[in-house]
Amino acid sequence: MFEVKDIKDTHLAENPVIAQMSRYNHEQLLFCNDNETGLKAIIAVHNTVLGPALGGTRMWNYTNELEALNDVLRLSRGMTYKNSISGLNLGGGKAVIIGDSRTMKSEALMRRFGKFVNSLGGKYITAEDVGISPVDMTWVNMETDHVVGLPGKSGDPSPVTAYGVYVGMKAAAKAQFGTDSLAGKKVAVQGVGHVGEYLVKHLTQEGADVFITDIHEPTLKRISETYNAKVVGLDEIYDIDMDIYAPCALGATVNDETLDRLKCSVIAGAANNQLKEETIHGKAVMDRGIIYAPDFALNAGGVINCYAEVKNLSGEWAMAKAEEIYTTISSIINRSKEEGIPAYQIANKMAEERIVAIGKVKLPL
Ligand SMILES: NC(=O)c1ccc[n+]([C@@H]2O[C@H](COP(=O)([O-])OP(=O)(O)OC[C@H]3O[C@@H](n4cnc5c(N)ncnc54)[C@H](O)[C@@H]3O)[C@@H](O)[C@H]2O)c1
Repeated sequence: MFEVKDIKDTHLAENPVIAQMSRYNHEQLLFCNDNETGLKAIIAVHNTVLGPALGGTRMWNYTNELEALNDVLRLSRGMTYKNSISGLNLGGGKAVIIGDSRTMKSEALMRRFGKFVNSLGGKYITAEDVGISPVDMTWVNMETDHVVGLPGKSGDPSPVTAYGVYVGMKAAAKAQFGTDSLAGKKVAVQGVGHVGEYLVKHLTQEGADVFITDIHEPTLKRISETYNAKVVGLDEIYDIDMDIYAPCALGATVNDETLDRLKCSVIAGAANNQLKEETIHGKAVMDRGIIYAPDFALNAGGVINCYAEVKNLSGEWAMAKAEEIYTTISSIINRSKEEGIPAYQIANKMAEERIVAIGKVKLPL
């Protein structure tokens, strides 16, 4: 049994929690437990320099607590970067609930979680993520106002996300082909779910030659028929003749194996964490002359939609803000070329620079 006196015997660097927090400068962690409801959760506030930390709640059957801790630390930091590069007055945070979302959720558990969110007094604003539904969020909302993405509010973020991906893809095309017109460009969309379908709509409206794949056959058939997009196999997508690869399903699809096959000269899609290993594959992509639009900057439409809800702004505002993703992606690509540094690294730098600059503005009260 761990006792307080044991702390003096433990060097700070060996402390698995605080040492991990200090690695990327996380501000605060809240460990939540409730035996009655079975709730076990961690809320991570990474950085609140720009504003309250916004990020979704994920429910996942983690094999152990360390896995949950690593995930919440990584995801909350990612939200800081996404919110910063998108020019939002939001910090980064995330929450994870440990458990099986199909069997362990209940009104009581979600409300107990809502109470923990509320205890942070607005420093953390939550939203839906993997394993959490709009109904769950209405339960959370019974205990706290610090929640967005509620039914009847800003609604499905996918159209805003898809629009941001589309305009950002155009910016990447401009840098690679000298024109941002996608007419006649061969675009391979991997995953035609919520975001993928809206993206296919924009692309076909502009006259792009669109190829699609998905594990869900009925969706694939419907989208192929509706938008006249060509269906390709799940694995075949990596080998086809294409100008632009748009991953809109899974992460880590840009890796050693696929990079030897991909014939595209632009990678721009909605999926999170597209580069399997940022440091290795971010550079490999640049070395091959492929322009990569960093995922967290490109797919920020979803969080822009949440921000509109936090600030009571309209859907039109969200779409106009998502349009700025064109300029953001152009700036990242230009700097990447000028400095000879991979685009993902430039995007990280730009996000950090904004936090430092705004942090200085905020100091004198
Ligand atoms: N929805 C948003 O606003 C939003 C915002 C930011 C990032 N994202 C990211 O964008 C991606 C797509 O989000 P979404 O909301 O459209 O999800 P979704 O679940 O609606 O769609 C994903 C689609 O990918 C398909 N798919 C799954 N595995 C596949 C595989 N191996 N090959 C091909 N297709 C496969 C699924 O059948 C589904 O149709 C996700 O990675 C998500 O994290 C979404």
